[in-house]
Amino acid sequence: MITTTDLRKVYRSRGREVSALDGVDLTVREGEVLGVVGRSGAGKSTLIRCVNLLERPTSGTVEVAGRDLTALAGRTDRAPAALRAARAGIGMVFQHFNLLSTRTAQENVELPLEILGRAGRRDRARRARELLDLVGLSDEQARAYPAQLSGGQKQRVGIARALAGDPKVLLSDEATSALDPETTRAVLGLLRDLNRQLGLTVLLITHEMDVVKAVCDSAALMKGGRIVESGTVAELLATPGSELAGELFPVGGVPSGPDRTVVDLTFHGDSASRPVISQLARTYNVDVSILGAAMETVDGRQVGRMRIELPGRFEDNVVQIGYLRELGLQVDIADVTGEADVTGSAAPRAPGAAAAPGLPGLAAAEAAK
Ligand SMILES: Nc1ncnc2c1ncn2[C@@H]1O[C@H](COP(=O)(O)OP(=O)(O)OP(=O)(O)O)[C@@H](O)[C@H]1O
Repeated sequence: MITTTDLRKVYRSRGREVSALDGVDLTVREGEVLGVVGRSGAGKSTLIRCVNLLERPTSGTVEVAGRDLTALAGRTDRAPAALRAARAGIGMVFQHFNLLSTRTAQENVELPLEILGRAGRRDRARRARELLDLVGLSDEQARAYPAQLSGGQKQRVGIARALAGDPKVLLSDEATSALDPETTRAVLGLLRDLNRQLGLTVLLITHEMDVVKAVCDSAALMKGGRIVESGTVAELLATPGSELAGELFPVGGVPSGPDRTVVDLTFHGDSASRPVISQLARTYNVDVSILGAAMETVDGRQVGRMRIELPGRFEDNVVQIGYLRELGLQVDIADVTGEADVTGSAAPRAPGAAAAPGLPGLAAAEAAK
């Protein structure tokens, strides 16, 4: 539904060049919600603005619903009529709502219909009220001005306005990052419902992993203007060393003492529904301790990661680890070196231990902005 091919954007300011997009190849399939995450400055906003040609890419192509928008862009600053018409099929939701303060909620939703020259006044008013109803706002709230509405209500107006042109695609630029956690959940629930009810394809950018977990079918990680990882949540979990999977399902936990083997298990696919821990404990008569877990139910299946501890050194657990792999689990020997427990005893490093993946400071970097 959305495909970008080798998309590049170079900004030139004061004699300097900044490569904000450095060859982005991204596909958002019809009907899916894809979340792009990345640190501040990674190029997320530039990407979303290039997808609807609010920003003109330096090179590369953007296809939305089979139309090459870059070919419609023309050479002047003013968008040609064909591009404006194509943009009507792409709704955009903004972090700071971008509502006109002198218009009521309903009039804000009517605005794109006016600009598009759609329908008469009464029909526009009727359509705006239908859309406001769809996003859960009452007639009284429809008559209110933005200043009289809460942040969540304002974002609902923003979403209703984005739906005015009956788009097939919704782009969301940090739509919930100005909202409190409870309102965030409600607005994300609304986006998910709209995606399902209307079959909308949604591309959203966020710096919050919780947003990805709550609504996204797929996720992509941006770094330095490039997509460095992407896939469905299950695909990411199935990718050894995936930074995104590690961020989505972070597991911690330190061994309870010396001579323990700490193992990170990834549950996805068929293995997710089997009682693997009790099977392991029964088969080998071992005490298995769960040190940490980050599990979610996706499509009725448990997916996620779990850190367990087995008594004995790695050499004593080779067979048990092989058994877990045979059960279809992804098994990584956790590198817990330096993750000392409260008693200060550092854990032994197991042979073959991989460095723990991570995207340290993603949230911290945002908070420091
Ligand atoms: N209009 C502009 N002129 C010059 N440089 C720009 C412009 N817009 C963005 N940049 C630069 O492009 C890079 C990517 O910026 P962008 O805003 O897309 O990142 P982002 O991942 O959305 O960050 P944030 O999460 O902070 O919004 C940054 O280095 C930024 O400074």
